[in-house]
Amino acid sequence: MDKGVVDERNDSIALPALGCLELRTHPLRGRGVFTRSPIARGTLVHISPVLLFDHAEYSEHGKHTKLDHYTYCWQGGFALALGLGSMFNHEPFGRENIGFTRDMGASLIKYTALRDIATGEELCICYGPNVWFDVATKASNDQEGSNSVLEGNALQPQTAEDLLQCFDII
Ligand SMILES: C[S@@+](CC[C@H](N)C(=O)[O-])C[C@H]1O[C@@H](n2cnc3c(N)ncnc32)[C@H](O)[C@@H]1O
Repeated sequence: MDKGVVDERNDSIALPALGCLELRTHPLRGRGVFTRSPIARGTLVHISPVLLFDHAEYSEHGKHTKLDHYTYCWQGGFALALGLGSMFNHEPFGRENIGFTRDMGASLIKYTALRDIATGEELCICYGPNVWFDVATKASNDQEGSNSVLEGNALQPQTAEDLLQCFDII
């Protein structure tokens, strides 16, 4: 599979797309990304171009809207991941099956399988330690995304700075 790197000769960026991904809706977690085929560890599963907001624009506008539940910390402000990047739900650290890296130069986020992922599994990233919602975790090997359980979570709603904490996992 193409690595999704910037081709410096013509400034184009290859955007490999896995045809096996689909969106499903869960009553507790909302929409999420699932796979219809097995995915091998290390596979580049998605690349999201991002829409950047500088700190001033974000604090004046973005953080007062639903955007605040979707944006990633970014150099100089915040970024909305386009494509499927905003659809990955959260699993607590160590339970996520997708890692991501921010390519600040190319304004992209790359999502990679951290382990082998089975048909029917939900693809989840870890947003970091401080989340703003009650976490419904996946039951192990949840095939339909229907076995989620609500974890007791006393976390208060957090500021945008806490959203999708700034550590890259892979
Ligand atoms: C980046 S969006 C992910 C897509 C979202 N599920 C949707 O339908 O638009 C983040 C939001 O998804 C929900 N979410 C993500 N992971 C969750 C989880 N483990 N448990 C409960 N809600 C979750 C929360 O409402 C959170 O604000």
